[in-house]
Order: sequence, then C-alpha cells, then structure tokens
Amino acid sequence: MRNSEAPTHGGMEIEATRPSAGNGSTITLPGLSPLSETLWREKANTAEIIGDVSARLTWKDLTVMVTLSNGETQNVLEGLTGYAEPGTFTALMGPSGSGKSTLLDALSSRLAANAFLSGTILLNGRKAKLSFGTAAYVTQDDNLIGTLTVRETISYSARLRLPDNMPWADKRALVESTIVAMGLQDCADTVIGNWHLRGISGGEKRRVSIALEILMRPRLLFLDEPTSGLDSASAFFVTQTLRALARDGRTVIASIHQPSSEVFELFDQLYLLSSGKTVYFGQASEAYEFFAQAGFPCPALRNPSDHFLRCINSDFDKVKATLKGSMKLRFEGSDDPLDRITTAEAIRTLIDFYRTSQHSYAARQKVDEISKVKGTVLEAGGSEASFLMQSYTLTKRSFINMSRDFGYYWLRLVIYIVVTVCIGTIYLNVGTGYNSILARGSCASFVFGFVTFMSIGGFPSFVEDMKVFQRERLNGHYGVTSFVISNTLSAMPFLILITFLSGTICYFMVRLHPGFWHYLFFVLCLYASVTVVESLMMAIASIVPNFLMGIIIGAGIQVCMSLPRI
Ligand SMILES: Nc1ncnc2c1ncn2[C@@H]1O[C@H](COP(=O)(O)OP(=O)(O)OP(=O)(O)O)[C@@H](O)[C@H]1O
Repeated sequence: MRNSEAPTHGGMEIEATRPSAGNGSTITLPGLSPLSETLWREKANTAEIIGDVSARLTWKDLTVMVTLSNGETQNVLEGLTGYAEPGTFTALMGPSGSGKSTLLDALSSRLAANAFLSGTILLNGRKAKLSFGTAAYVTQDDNLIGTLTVRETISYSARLRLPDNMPWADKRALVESTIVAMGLQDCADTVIGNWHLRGISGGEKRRVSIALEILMRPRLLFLDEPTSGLDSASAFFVTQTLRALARDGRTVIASIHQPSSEVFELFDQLYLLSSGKTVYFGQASEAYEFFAQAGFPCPALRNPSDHFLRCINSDFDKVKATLKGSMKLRFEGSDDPLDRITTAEAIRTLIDFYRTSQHSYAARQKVDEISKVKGTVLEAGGSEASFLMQSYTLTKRSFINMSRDFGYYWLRLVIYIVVTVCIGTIYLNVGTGYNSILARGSCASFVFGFVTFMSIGGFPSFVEDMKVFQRERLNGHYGVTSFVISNTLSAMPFLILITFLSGTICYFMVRLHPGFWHYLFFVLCLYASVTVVESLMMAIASIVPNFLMGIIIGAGIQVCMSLPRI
C-alpha cells in the first residue's frame, strides 16, 4: 500500500504505515524499476519496502519576498498552495517572470540570499532541506565540462555517485540506458564543446543535463525548463521520458514554456502561475473546463496551453496597445472574450475564480491530508560512492579536462617559454661575479613575478569549473574536500611541467649560479610560488564575486610593478 493511501484519522498526525515483510523478505511496489529499488533501499539502509522513501511534497501559503537593490521589497510568489505525489508529473506554466523558477528554487531550498520565504514546505510530512542531494535539480543553465564527450560526462557522473561495490558492467549498462533514454546515442562520442571546441547543440546539452540527474533515479526531481531549446519532437521525447520516470514511483516537477498539445497531454498536474499568484492548480486534463467555467473557453483549433498562457500573460496588453497605436492591428467584433477585456482583468478574474473554486478547496484538503502522513525523509546526499572513489574520479576527470583545455595550462606554457626565452636573452650569461649580483637579482624577480602572476591565465577555465562544481555540489554529487583534493592533485603535473620548463630555460640562459642544488632550489621556489598564488587565487575566486577578484588581482599587479621603483 502506498503511504498516500494510508488512512487518516480525524485531525491526528499519523506515521506512514510500513507493511511488514513477514520473513524479512522485501516487498516492492509495482511499477518500480529494479534499479530504483536497489538505489533507494541502499539509501534508506533498510530492507523494508521501497515505497516509504518515495517523496510526497506539499507547500502551503508559500510566499517569497525579495529585497531589491534600491532597498524596496517585492513579492515574487504570493500564498501558493499545492502538492506533488510519487508517480506524477507536475508541470509549472506561466508567462516569463511569473515566478516558476522561484517556486522551484523555494521548493528545493535554493533561494537567493536576498529572498525570504514564508509558508510551509513539507517532504513526507516533515520539514527538510532539499539541497545537497535530497532532491535533484536540473537548472535552466547547462553547466557542463566542455572538453568531455557526452558518454564520458555521464560515465564520470556514474562513478562519482553509484556505490563502489556495484560492478562496472552494471554502471556502464546504466550509463548506456540513460544515453538511450535521453536520445543521445548519435552524439555520445562528441565533445560537449567550449570556447575553442565546437561541440554538441544547445538542445543536446539540455538533454545531457537532464541525463546527469535522472542517472541516479532520484525520488524527487525538479527541472527548470527541460524542453527549452528543443525542437517539438525532442521536447515530446524528453517529456515522455520524464513521465516514464514519474511512473516509476518518482515525483517530477518541471517548469515548461509553451508546450505543444502533444506535450501538454503528458502532464498529470498543472500549476499555472501569473505574477506569482495561482491561476490554476489541478489535473491538467481539467484545466480546459476550468477556463471555460471562468468565462474564457478555449477557441476551437487553438492549442489549450497556448490559450491558457494567452489568458494570463499581461504583456499582451502592452503589445495590443502598441499595435493599436501604430494602426497595425484593427479589432473587429469577435467571440474571443480577451478581445473585449484587458489581459490584466482576465488574470484578476481567473485568480478570484480559482480561489473560490472546487480545485482550490480540493488542493488544500489534499495538502492537509498528505502533510499528516509522516514518511521517511532521507537527509543523505545524492552520492553513494566512497570519499576515496569520489576523489579519485574527480582527479582523473579534472586531469583530463586540464589536458584537453588549451586555455588551462597549455597556452600558459607557450607564453612562459616565450617570456623566459626573452628574459634569458636580455640577461644572457650575465655572469656569477659580484658585479652582476644586481642583474641576477632583478632577473630572478622578473621571472618569479611574471610566472607567478600569470596564474591568472587559468582563471577563465577555473570559473567554468566552479559553475560545474556549484551544480554538482548542490545536487550532492560530492563534497568540497574531494573537489579541493582533486583539483590540487590534477593541477600538480602541469604546474611542475610549466615551472620546471620555464625555470630551466631561464636558469641556463642566464647562468644564474653554477651547481645542481642551486638549480633545484630555484625551480622548486618557482613551483612553490606559482602553486601558492594559484591556490590562493582559486580559493578567493570560490568565495569572492568575480568583479572583486578583478580588483584584488589588478591592485596586486600594480603593487608588484611599482615595487622596483619604491
Ligand atoms: N533574488 C531575486 N532578486 C530580485 N528579483 C528576483 C529574485 N528572484 C526572482 N526575482 C524576480 O521575480 C520574478 C520572477 O522570476 P522567475 O525567474 O521566478 O520567473 P520565471 O517565471 O521563471 O521566468 P522565466 O520563464 O523567464 O524563466 C522576476 O521578475 C525576477 O526578476
């Protein structure tokens, strides 16, 4: 029996019932794939039924207020109430700026620092933080490592998160099935692409981002515009896959822009938003009738979702006014009620109609009913791999990325060699006597200063890495420690190569001082200085916004340049 079907007794809170497995064997729910069962059971660390780790999400009177830069406050969401149950696909729809992403951010505990939330969000009847792996979230931006192929991207993700003891053949089978599920077979061996590598298309990137999150079959999945940038066939395919995931006992909530009528038919629940207020929440199939009852029937031959969005997008008022003013639009008598009233009036009517409708009443009742059932909340992150496996996989992935990204170290290596050859030429054979001591000193400072501050060269690539880290960290793929360890280890060979090569060139051209130990000391100091500055810069970059970083580095360079003159 599913938890949601557990009977409620009066106003009392009840624990979700867990049917006993009798002799200790596992009871599984129909419809769950074997993989979901395995992963979920491992997460729950229990041999009991899988159903009690499925996700029932409710939100009640949810309001989000943001503080704007001028100190004023603005309500982005106002008093939203709704729910999402396992096995269902809930679509959030509304015009641009209506608050779809904010609702997803609020539900997944990822609101910006200037946003304040009030209301109640419950997962399985309990308050829970849904970031860091409790729920998976596919954001609007595709933050991927451009130098890896699609297959490599998904494979590394699998190694980072699947249990160490799962055979590699099984992991590979899961990777391949996810590639097929997202229709990525044709581009599986193509690189994602970055500033210097032409890679897969925007729509394919979108599908890779989704593939990375559905890989672990999360019990609760949020997607912000999963179909944006996709053609109608791909959008239908992706929505169909998400619906199939939902049917496997998962809870799927996605914001969708302008779905085609075929895509719309795949939605179970529809949440329509306009200016942060609920216009409709209920069965997607009943929205058509709701609009008709509210006085806005969908005209024949019009896509229902286009009609709903047409009714609740106040931008149409501005468009109409502009077109009327320029005489490009003449309004003749028509049956469409939207030609007689403004969209702002239509929105007000619909919001008021919904507030007093049976749909709103039923939603509130259902939220109260679900909230009373206390189920399991799994606080554990999204990864089941060990710390060692995560660090090893990240180091390997990072090393491959650095070696393939021309901008990370190779470009710097070329510049270092050119510059050290130039410096070497200026100070060529400067001698080892007392009279050349100043020249040798300034040559060494020149090389140290230049090579150290050229660490900034790898900064753009590092910023891209940070975006990937941010996404993976928030989805619980791994922790900060494994990221730091892997970045340090993977950068080491490159730093050794570039500092030893440029140091050696300079040392032997200038003939700074004879002797192996002196040479070793010189290049090791160069290596240490570059490593320290690079690590510091990366650490600062992780916590300080980019513009501040620019100021700090700019000021640092200025000070260093003026040092010889002081
Ligand atoms: N942290 C914030 N600070 C200031 N304004 C915000 C913040 N978060 C959201 N907003 C504002 O709230 C409104 C809703 O934004 P949101 O991104 O949720 O809309 P959306 O429906 O997802 O739009 P789109 O479909 O274009 O992505 C926008 O006007 C946005 O500028």
